[in-house]
Parts: sequence; structure tokens; C-alpha cells
Amino acid sequence: MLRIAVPNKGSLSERASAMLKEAGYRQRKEAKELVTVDPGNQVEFFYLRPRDIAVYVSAGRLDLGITGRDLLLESGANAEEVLALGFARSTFRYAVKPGSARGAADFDGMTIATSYENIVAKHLANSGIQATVVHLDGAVETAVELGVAQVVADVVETGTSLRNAGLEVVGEPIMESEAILVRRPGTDDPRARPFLRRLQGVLVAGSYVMMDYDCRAEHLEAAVALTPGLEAPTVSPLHNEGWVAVRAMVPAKEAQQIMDDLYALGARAILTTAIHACRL
Ligand SMILES: Nc1ncnc2c1ncn2[C@@H]1O[C@H](COP(=O)(O)OP(=O)(O)OP(=O)(O)O)[C@@H](O)[C@H]1O
Ligand SMILES: O=P(O)(O)OC[C@H]1O[C@H](OP(=O)(O)OP(=O)(O)O)[C@H](O)[C@@H]1O
Ligand SMILES: [Mg+2]
Repeated sequence: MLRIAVPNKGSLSERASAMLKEAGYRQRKEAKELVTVDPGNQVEFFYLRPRDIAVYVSAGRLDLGITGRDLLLESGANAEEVLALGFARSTFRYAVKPGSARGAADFDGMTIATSYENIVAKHLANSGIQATVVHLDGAVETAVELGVAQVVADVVETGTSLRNAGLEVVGEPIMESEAILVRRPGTDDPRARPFLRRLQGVLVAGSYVMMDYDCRAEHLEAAVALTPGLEAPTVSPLHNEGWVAVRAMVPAKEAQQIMDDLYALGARAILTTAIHACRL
């Protein structure tokens, strides 16, 4: 049976389980369950702390795991990213009281509070900066107000937590993160392939829509240039002489603009429909 680690709490947990459900896997019914077996799909899900997941996977105890790219780097575990999952996107950044530093180059001699001390230590070493790193478990933004540090290094999504703490980001982002699927480097277990294809299917279903329209045959090439599809669009004759029906997948974000452009070309009956699931 394939053994997969899923975050048991925090920002990754709900979205990870929702994605797995969408991919047709059984998920735990209540938050206290530590393990769930999905016998139909021959998969066993282990609910673990997101920070520990790369460690379990690198130790070979579990085949795959969902974690954050930043957590993988922080763990130092020997695991590799197989697939970016597109949720829990964030940047990892330094922040200070406005005016107290312009960037990492000013941090010499300062104290930096963070829950990601390995990422910060590495970044400081690479930048040749001598600063002290203090580990805090969470709510690190408050460390400056309470005098534990002059700088924080933390996950930033909307920036609300920093604003509420009266801090501003300085310097370039240290890294960009999102939820990822990890495995032991170089392993390509055939039992894991259907799982990977299902998750890829969920990602594609969420980011593409199906577009159908009718257009005059003489406009077909221009219309196909707007909707090339993933391989090529399906073109079928219409009962009306000189007209064709076209069907292609298009990126959901661009759908409205493409519909306007097709309309301007003379296409009509332009429809988009959601894709519920797919295998490419
Ligand atoms: N506000 C956020 N937006 C997007 N991703 C986030 C956010 N906060 C944390 N993350 C991501 O979640 C992962 C950290 O998960 P973890 O459960 O350890 O911490 P958490 O979400 O802060 O939860 P908790 O504070 O309950 O420990 C990291 O990959 C991090 O980038
Ligand atoms: O930029 P924002 O949208 O405000 O999101 C970023 C905040 O979210 C997370 O905190 P969380 O709520 O998990 O609390 P924590 O600091 O205790 O981990 C993270 O650690 C930041 O503090
Ligand atoms: Mg947190």
C-alpha cells in the first residue's frame, strides 16, 4: 500500500485534504485521526506535523508527503519536490520597525527572530552577515515590540500580520514557497504514478476551462491561434455551410479576454464550462 503524509494542522492542512478528496481519495473524518486507510485506492494517509513530513519521507518510512517548500528547505531532509501544488503560496521575508534597517546588509550585530532558523542562518552566511538568530515557535512579529529581536524573518502572505505589528518588509524575499509534494530523491515508484497523475489532474481542472464556439471557416486559423488547446483544438463541421464548431481547453484566467477576442473575430455561441477532473 502507498503511504502518504498529509499535514495534520496549520495553513497546509485543510487545503491538502481538500485536494486529496477532489482527487478521489478518502480523507479522515475528524481531526484526531492519525491514520486513514483508503482500501479502494490502496493508499494509507498519515496525518503529521507539516515540519516533520520531509523527515519521514527522507527516512524512507513514507513514500510521498505534502509539505511547504520552505519547510522542506528548513528541515534539511534528503527529499525532493515532485510537484508544486499551487496553494499556501507565500514569500519568506525580513521585516523591521520602519527606518531601523534598509536590508540584510544592515543586520550586522542585530538579533533576528524566526521559526525558520536554518533558512535564515544559511541566508546570512551566504550574504556574509554576522547576526544572532533566535528561534521562536510562532507569532514572531511580536518579538520586535517585546524587545527580543530587532528583525523578524517570517512567512508573508497578505502582509496583514506585519502591518498589525507595525513592521515593514526590507530587502528582497529570501524565498518563495507553496505547498509541494515530496519524495525520496530519485525514487520513481510505479505505485505512486497514478497518485501523481490524479493530483496533476486536479491542478489542470482548476486552472483550465473548456471553451466551445462556432466560427466561419475562413476565420478558423485566427480563432485557433487564440485557442490552440493543449495539443490542438477539436474542429467539427456545422450543419450550416461555411461554419465550424471548435472545442479547446484554455487557461481559466485568460478565458474572458479570449471570449472577447473570439467575438471580435466573428465567432458566436462562445461557451465555457468547468472541467471537474482530467488526466492529460
Ligand atoms: N498565512 C499563510 N499563507 C500561506 N502559507 C502560509 C501561511 N502561514 C504559513 N504558511 C505556510 O504553511 C507552512 C507552515 O505550516 P505550519 O503548520 O508549520 O505553520 P502555520 O501554518 O503557521 O501553523 P501554526 O501556526 O498553527 O503552526 C509553510 O509552508 C508556510 O509557508
Ligand atoms: O501575511 P499574512 O497574510 O498576515 O500571513 C502571514 C502570517 O501567517 C502565519 O502565521 P500564523 O497565523 O500561522 O501564526 P504563527 O505566526 O503563530 O505561525 C505566518 O507565520 C505569518 O505570521
Ligand atoms: Mg504559523
